[in-house]
Amino acid sequence: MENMIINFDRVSKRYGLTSALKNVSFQIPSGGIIGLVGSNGSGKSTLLKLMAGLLKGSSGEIVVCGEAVNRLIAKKVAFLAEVDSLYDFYTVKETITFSTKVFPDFDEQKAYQIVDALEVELHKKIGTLSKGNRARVKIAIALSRNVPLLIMDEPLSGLDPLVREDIIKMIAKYVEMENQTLIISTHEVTEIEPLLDHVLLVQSGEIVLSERVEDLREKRGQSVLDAMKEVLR
Ligand SMILES: Nc1ncnc2c1ncn2[C@@H]1O[C@H](COP(=O)(O)OP(=O)(O)OP(=O)(O)O)[C@@H](O)[C@H]1O
Repeated sequence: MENMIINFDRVSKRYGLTSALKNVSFQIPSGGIIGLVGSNGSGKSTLLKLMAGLLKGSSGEIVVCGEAVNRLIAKKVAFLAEVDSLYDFYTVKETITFSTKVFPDFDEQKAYQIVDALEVELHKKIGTLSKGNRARVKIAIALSRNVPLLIMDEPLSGLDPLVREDIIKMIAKYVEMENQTLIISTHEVTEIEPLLDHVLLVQSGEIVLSERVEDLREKRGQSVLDAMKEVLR
């Protein structure tokens, strides 16, 4: 169990009659970037919310950062949801100041650096930003949390290629690979692949592939997309 940042042991999640996760067991080692992929409705968001303590499993055990997950895990886990929780009436600068108050682990200097690198103007109100710049602020806030586990639920969804490229660059530059683990769900498999150390593929509520990307390439001669096609065929 040592050095495993995420450990799911026979975890199931039902929503009423819908069985979203079915007796799922897997472990993820600390450090690096993990891609969570799978078709619409396969269970990715459910899996991420369970590891962030935002949902309770119907059965099974989840241990994250060495602790059984409950709502208090939020101290060790930064969760970037598909829908953002930024306040329209704050400027970008006020959003950074606010984040330093909400998150004791927030690295204010890093937030300014990322926002500056992304050329988002500090005095602009969040409500007046384009969708792309709003996504840039959202990623800057998430990457500035000094926590062992970062979770991002579809951060590239619905964004144009330039914004997606910016987000991918910031992830590559600012995730601290030595002491942080990032798990990221996405449908943009080919775009994200160069960043990935490990891939988890979910299908109909089950993990059908959990592999190091290097092993896929070297042992099987496959890209992540090739492996997905083979498994889902
Ligand atoms: N709050 C909810 N109430 C009822 N059913 C839900 C709820 N949330 C998710 N589900 C169902 O659980 C299953 C898994 O959904 P989930 O959102 O985890 O999938 P996903 O892989 O993230 O999908 P997508 O790629 O479309 O975002 C789906 O069948 C979905 O309809």
